[in-house]
Amino acid sequence: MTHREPDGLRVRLRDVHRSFTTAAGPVHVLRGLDLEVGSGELVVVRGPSGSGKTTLLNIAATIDAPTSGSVELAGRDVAGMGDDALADLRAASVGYVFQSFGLLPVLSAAENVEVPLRLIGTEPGERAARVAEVLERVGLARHARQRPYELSGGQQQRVGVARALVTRPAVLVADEPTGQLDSGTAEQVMALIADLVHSAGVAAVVATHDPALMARADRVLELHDGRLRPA
Ligand SMILES: Nc1ncnc2c1ncn2[C@@H]1O[C@H](COP(=O)(O)OP(=O)(O)OP(=O)(O)O)[C@@H](O)[C@H]1O
Repeated sequence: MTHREPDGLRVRLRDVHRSFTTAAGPVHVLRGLDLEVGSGELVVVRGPSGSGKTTLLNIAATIDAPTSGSVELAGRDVAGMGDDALADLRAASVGYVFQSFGLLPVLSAAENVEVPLRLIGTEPGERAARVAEVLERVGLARHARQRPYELSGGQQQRVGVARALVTRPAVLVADEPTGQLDSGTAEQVMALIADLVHSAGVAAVVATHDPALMARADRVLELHDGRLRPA
C-alpha cells in the first residue's frame, strides 16, 4: 500500500528485522526496530562496531530491504515497489554521505556534485545552477574545478555533502561522515550538515561513534540488541 504522510514524517521504520546468513550461521542484526524521523530533524545513531548502524542506514535509504517489517520513505511504503520505481524514488528522495567520501577521482568537484542530477534527468541549465548554488552553500565555490585529490579531506567531504543534497532530497543518510577527518574538521563538517538539514527541512540519520558530533543532533539514539533506545 502506498500513501502520503500528512505531516513532515520522512522516514518511518516499523518492527524492522534484518538477518544475514553467514558461514558461521545466521546473524540477527535488527530485531524489531522502530524509527521515525521528521522533516528538518537530525537524528544521530550510535552503537558499538557491529551493532548494525550501517545495516539500519541502508534499510532507511532503501538500499537494502528488511527481512520483515515496514519501511516508508518520503511518505511512501516501499513494500511491493518494483526495482525501477524504487530506484527512481531513492534517486529523488535520498542523499547518502559516505565515510570515505566516495568521490569519482576523474571528475571535478562540480562534476561529482552534478552526477545525481544527471541520474534524475535534470535539464543542463538547471543542473549548472543547482551545482553552483550548493557548492556556494558548502563554501567551495572557488574550488569547483578541482579534482578530489587537489582538495583536503574536509573539502572532499564538503563535496560529498553537496552531492548528497543537490537533488534536494527528503532524507539524508550519513554513515560515519567524519570518520576520516581530524576532530576540528569533523566538527566543521558536522556543523555544516546540521545547518543544511535544519534550513532545508531534510530528515537526517547520521551514524557516528564520535561523542563530539552528538552535540549537533536533535535526538541521539543508541542501537542496542537490534533496537533503538534514547541514548
Ligand atoms: N551483507 C552481509 N552479510 C553478512 N553479514 C552482514 C552483512 N552486512 C552486515 N553483516 C553483519 O551484521 C552486523 C552488523 O553490521 P553493520 O555493518 O551494520 O554494523 P555497524 O554498527 O555499522 O558497524 P561499524 O560501526 O563497525 O561500521 C555485523 O555482525 C556484520 O558482520
